[in-house]
Amino acid sequence: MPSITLNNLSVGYLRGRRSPISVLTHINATLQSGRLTCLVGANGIGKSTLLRTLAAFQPPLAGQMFYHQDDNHAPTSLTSLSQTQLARVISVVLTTKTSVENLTVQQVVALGRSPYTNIWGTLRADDHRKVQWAMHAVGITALQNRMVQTLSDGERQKMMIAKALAQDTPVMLLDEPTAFLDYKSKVEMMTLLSALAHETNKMVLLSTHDLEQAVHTADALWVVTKGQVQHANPQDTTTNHTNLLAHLQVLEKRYLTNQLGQQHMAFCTEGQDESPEQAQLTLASTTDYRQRTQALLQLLGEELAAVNSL
Ligand SMILES: Nc1ncnc2c1ncn2[C@@H]1O[C@H](COP(=O)(O)OP(=O)(O)OP(=O)(O)O)[C@@H](O)[C@H]1O
Repeated sequence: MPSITLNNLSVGYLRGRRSPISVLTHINATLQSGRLTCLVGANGIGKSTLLRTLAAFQPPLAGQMFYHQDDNHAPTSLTSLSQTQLARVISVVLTTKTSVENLTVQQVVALGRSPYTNIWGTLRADDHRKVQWAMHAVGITALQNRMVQTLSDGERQKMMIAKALAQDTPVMLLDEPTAFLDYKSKVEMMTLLSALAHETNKMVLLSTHDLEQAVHTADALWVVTKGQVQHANPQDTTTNHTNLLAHLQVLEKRYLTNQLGQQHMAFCTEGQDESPEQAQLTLASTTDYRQRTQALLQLLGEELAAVNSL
């Protein structure tokens, strides 16, 4: 079963001769194929930094990241792969706006095939099929001849996801892939990514602030809190994780759905980490949506920390 294992991984930013800025430390987790894993946590806590490190856009500060292709291959350190090898293993969708202009949507999506084409980027029949399939899957076939610079933020985001789909890698990393999408498109995108993980046995790891969507759709949750990553594996019946997803859903329904109606469909979190006591107090005393979400995330992190330490 393909997987990526993180061993005591620390991520952050190197600063020349000055000591590095450490963002998350001692991360031990396994990303498994056939699963949609959602990375949740407050603003600025380190989700993008972790994704960027996994994508080899920046080096880890410490620890290892191993890619296990299958039982016939020894685990490979992600940092030892060449750019070309990496492009055949991991596709990435980041939040930064692409600077590409004067290309059509179809041409940008076709760039996803570049790890497999010759130096002139000549597409073969199979490449064309994959590009068309990717555009169809995210619902942008009608936009294929539009110039990139004429797209809305949401359309551009769908195009970048289609490019990653066209790349057809065993691992997909997506930083807030639903950020600019309307509610219907958010649900469709999460459903698509979940189906892709299940049906094509991919490892899909995405960050999101949409906690409700994550809890409903994810097979596994990584909750980032206080410089660490807590992970939940609801499928794992050998541990106390069995009821975790159900538990999170109860928490989430109780604190979000029932009391706040539909407004939580697209929320964001912000602010500092609270203590569990403060978080309980916040939930009990305020109807401010963002404060409540932040408190809920804090409590989820605490719950997971408790379960994972058992
Ligand atoms: N290039 C950089 N150099 C130094 N620190 C950085 C750099 N980029 C980000 N940071 C800091 O690293 C921390 C984690 O940032 P990161 O973008 O990973 O958080 P995030 O969880 O993705 O946040 P958000 O949900 O707001 O996107 C923040 O404190 C941020 O200010």
